[in-house]
Amino acid sequence: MANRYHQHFTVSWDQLHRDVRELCHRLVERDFKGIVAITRGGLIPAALIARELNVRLIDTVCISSYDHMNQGGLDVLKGVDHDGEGWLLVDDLVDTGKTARKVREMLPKAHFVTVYAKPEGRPLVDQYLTEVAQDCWIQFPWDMGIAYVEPLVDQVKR
Ligand SMILES: O=P(O)(O)OC[C@H]1O[C@H](OP(=O)(O)OP(=O)(O)O)[C@H](O)[C@@H]1O
Ligand code: HPA
Ligand SMILES: [Mg+2]
Repeated sequence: MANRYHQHFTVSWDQLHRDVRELCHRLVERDFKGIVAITRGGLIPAALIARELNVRLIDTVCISSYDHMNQGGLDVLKGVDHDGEGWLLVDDLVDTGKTARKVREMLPKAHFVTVYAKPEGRPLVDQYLTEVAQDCWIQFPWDMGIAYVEPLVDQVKR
């Protein structure tokens, strides 16, 4: 439900890029056969991680669940034909853990990372960079645009 979110954490492209690079520092010593990105949110971190770790083999698990802030049923549109052994599994965030739980069932041996993690979903991933409160909606740069902002004096005194 949308109303379980009481705060916003806005992530810019720059911030996301810095965060993904920081996560890569913690992954660079490991060797991966390839990356499995969980669509769609995992695609951008996966591309950035692939660049840093020089990984060229990239696959997807395609999931449909949230309609903006409302979580519906979880549909797996595409899976993979292995158990994830030696693969890096990437999503942008874990929230309730519903998506992560489903994908973990499909790829139990993958090394699962997200950039952001909320407390409910955190135990389902092997590594994440930043913890965010459960009632906080993470606003990603691909869901935003640059907009005009009225001068403060006009907002306050009008
Ligand atoms: O832990 P959960 O409560 O399952 O939420 C986390 C999932 O929700 C978001 O995906 P979403 O379903 O919004 O689709 P998208 O990646 O296509 O934007 C996010 O990218 C995670 O995959
Ligand atoms: O906090 C969030 N931000 C963006 N997408 C999401 N999907 C589940 N939780 C979130
Ligand atoms: Mg997603």
